[in-house]
Amino acid sequence: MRAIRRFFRPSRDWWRDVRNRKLADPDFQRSAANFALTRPFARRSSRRLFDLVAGFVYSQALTAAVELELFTVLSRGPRTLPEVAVAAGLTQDACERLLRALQSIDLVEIDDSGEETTYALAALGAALVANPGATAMIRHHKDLYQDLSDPVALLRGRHSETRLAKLWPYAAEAKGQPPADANVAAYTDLMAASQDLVADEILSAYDLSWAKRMLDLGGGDGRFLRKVAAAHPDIELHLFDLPPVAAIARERIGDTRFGRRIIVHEGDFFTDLYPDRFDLISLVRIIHDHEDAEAVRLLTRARDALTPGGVVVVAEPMAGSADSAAVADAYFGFYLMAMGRGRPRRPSEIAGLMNAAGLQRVHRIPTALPIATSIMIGEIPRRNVRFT
Ligand SMILES: CC(C)=CCC/C(C)=C/CC/C(C)=C/C=C/C(C)=C/C=C/C=C(C)/C=C/C=C(C)/C=C/C=C(C)/C=C/CC(C)(C)O
Ligand SMILES: C[S@@+](CC[C@H](N)C(=O)[O-])C[C@H]1O[C@@H](n2cnc3c(N)ncnc32)[C@H](O)[C@@H]1O
Repeated sequence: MRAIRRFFRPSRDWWRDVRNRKLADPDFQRSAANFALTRPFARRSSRRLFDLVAGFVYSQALTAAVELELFTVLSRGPRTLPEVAVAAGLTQDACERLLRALQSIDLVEIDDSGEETTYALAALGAALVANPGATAMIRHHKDLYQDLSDPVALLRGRHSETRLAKLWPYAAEAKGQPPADANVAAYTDLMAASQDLVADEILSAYDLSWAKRMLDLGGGDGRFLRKVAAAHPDIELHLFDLPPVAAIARERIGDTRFGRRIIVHEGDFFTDLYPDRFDLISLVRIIHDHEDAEAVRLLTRARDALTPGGVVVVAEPMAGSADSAAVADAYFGFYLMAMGRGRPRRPSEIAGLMNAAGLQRVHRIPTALPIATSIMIGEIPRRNVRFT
């Protein structure tokens, strides 16, 4: 009976098996490339596979362009080859090689319709210019790629000496307090540079105007809270971070018009008392730094610091959609492995942690750019109200 059912409705495994045997056959690949109906599929798959093979080289062309500030030069308008070469300090030959590489990956446009060939930003190049955070990350990737030069060694657990473990001392130390010689300003600057996209996404996806007192746990230099302050003049704002980071936050916030509105507290969010109770507590790019048990501990402490009816917001890149899977599972999965602690999670996994921490009505808030962040919300009931 099973065999008959399988004959009429083959299982997924059966289909996959047939497909994979075909695709792994060089003769089939050749004939698929030559046959008009299957050619588009063959071209697309071979291009996609080539991109996976060559991705590092594309990244290096991008890195060269960022380091030579080519995008800044071209953002002022189209330029000729000699002009770009002089600005970049390259020979014309080397500069043309780079510009052609950048054209092939949609960062630069080459216009040879006039008397002299000119070079301008293409669509992705223009989007990059508007994203200083992405540029900071490209520069930082020198360290990441160095650490990833032996990915198998990392997967086997040899990540104590990585550059990222040095950059993120709280991850390597696993006890919150960074060593005295740690350069916390370096990671705080990096986070601040990539914070705008995340903050804008949170503010446009989730209306927090109802809140009266908000605490941002692990709030870095306060860039997120400054944006909240600008958008919501009536919320009382508190930031909590490790002492050296809190010192940077105090200095940077103090220099702005929000000096009096954002109160900075220092301490270890795993062990120290939180300054008060709040109706909104945010954890932005925090949970993915921690293993499950620590994450539940932190979320439980956040829940305990809520006033009745209060809300915990978790915002960070999460897997779980076609757009965000590679960002979360491939990029952050390997990034955090090099850092030495933490893991990216799907929204359902974050929901599991939030539920384990006693938060209720846990749900996802859709965001426009999951590449920047996804958002999960959990609440505690108002007094005398039970959520079902
Ligand atoms: C062009 C035509 C004809 C049509 C197009 C139509 C159209 C709608 C165009 C859209 C144009 C547009 C609005 C483009 C927008 C582009 C954007 C917003 C691009 C954004 C790119 C952002 C990037 C690449 C961000 C990269 C961020 C990285 C790599 C962040 C890394 C963060 C890390 C490592 C954090 C670490 C924290 C830790 C340690 C894990 O806790
Ligand atoms: C990945 S950064 C995120 C910063 C900021 N929320 C953002 O999205 O840009 C993590 C932050 O958590 C802070 N942090 C890490 N461990 C901590 C601890 N045990 N107590 C307090 N803050 C901590 C770090 O100093 C850092 O500012």
